[in-house]
Amino acid sequence: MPERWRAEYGLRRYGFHGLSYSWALQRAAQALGRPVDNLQVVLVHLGGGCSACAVRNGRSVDTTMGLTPLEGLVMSRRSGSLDPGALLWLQRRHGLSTDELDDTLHRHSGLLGLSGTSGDTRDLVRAARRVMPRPRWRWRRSPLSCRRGIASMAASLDRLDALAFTGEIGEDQPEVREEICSALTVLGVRGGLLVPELDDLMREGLRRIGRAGRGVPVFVVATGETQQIAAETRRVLGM
Ligand SMILES: Nc1ncnc2c1ncn2[C@@H]1O[C@H](COP(=O)(O)OP(=O)(O)O)[C@@H](O)[C@H]1O
Ligand SMILES: CC(=O)OP(=O)(O)O
Ligand SMILES: [Mg+2]
Repeated sequence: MPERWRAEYGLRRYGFHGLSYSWALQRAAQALGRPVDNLQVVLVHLGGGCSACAVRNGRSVDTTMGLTPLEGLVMSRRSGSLDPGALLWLQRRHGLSTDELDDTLHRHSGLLGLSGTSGDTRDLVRAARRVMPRPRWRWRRSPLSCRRGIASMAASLDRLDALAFTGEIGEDQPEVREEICSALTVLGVRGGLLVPELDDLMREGLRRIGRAGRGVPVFVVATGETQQIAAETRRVLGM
């Protein structure tokens, strides 16, 4: 973008899910037994909104969401990234209004748009199981977009010390985690992940799901946005 857009309109990559990432980073560092200021990790928040974030030495250095939470990974009902030229073409060639684009990209796209039936991974995994013994992903573009996001975040790092999933899908949809990790060997990430009981994860807050000695350590972190707000509030109040 030209400088004028940044200066006059204040356009910037804002990024989202920071509370979730702060929480997940601390938990992953504890699990690895290493200080955050010497860690290079990719964190992935998969919920209704989905994003990935590269953390270098305790600081976020890149993230997939942009000025708005519409950019990046395929989400439940949000499209994620698409060719900006397609939007211009839809407006010019088919006369779509700003409101129509806004509504469609925020509420009728993503997994819902791809599947045509549901934006909820639980429905889609169940439906895929019914069709074939091994889940068939009509909506394969969602884990694919997540792999692309993780790989593009890794490009901002020198090495990948760990990969951590959080958010409701990250926590409780093992089929999605497996689909992502089993095809990320290019980053040294391996599939064959363990599937912890949700009760154990919630009680302990974090579980290592990558098998020992098999590639980059992979974790699941119980989503901690509310705990992070509480921790930061206590810090501000000096409690
Ligand atoms: N046990 C579960 N409970 C709720 N949502 C789940 C569960 N397992 C998977 N999901 C997925 O997580 C999505 C909601 O994620 P969540 O983090 O609650 O949303 P948001 O990011 O909007 O706060 C649902 O759309 C569904 O696809
Ligand atoms: C920013 C964002 O997408 O939030 P949520 O995951 O809660 O939808
Ligand atoms: Mg959320």
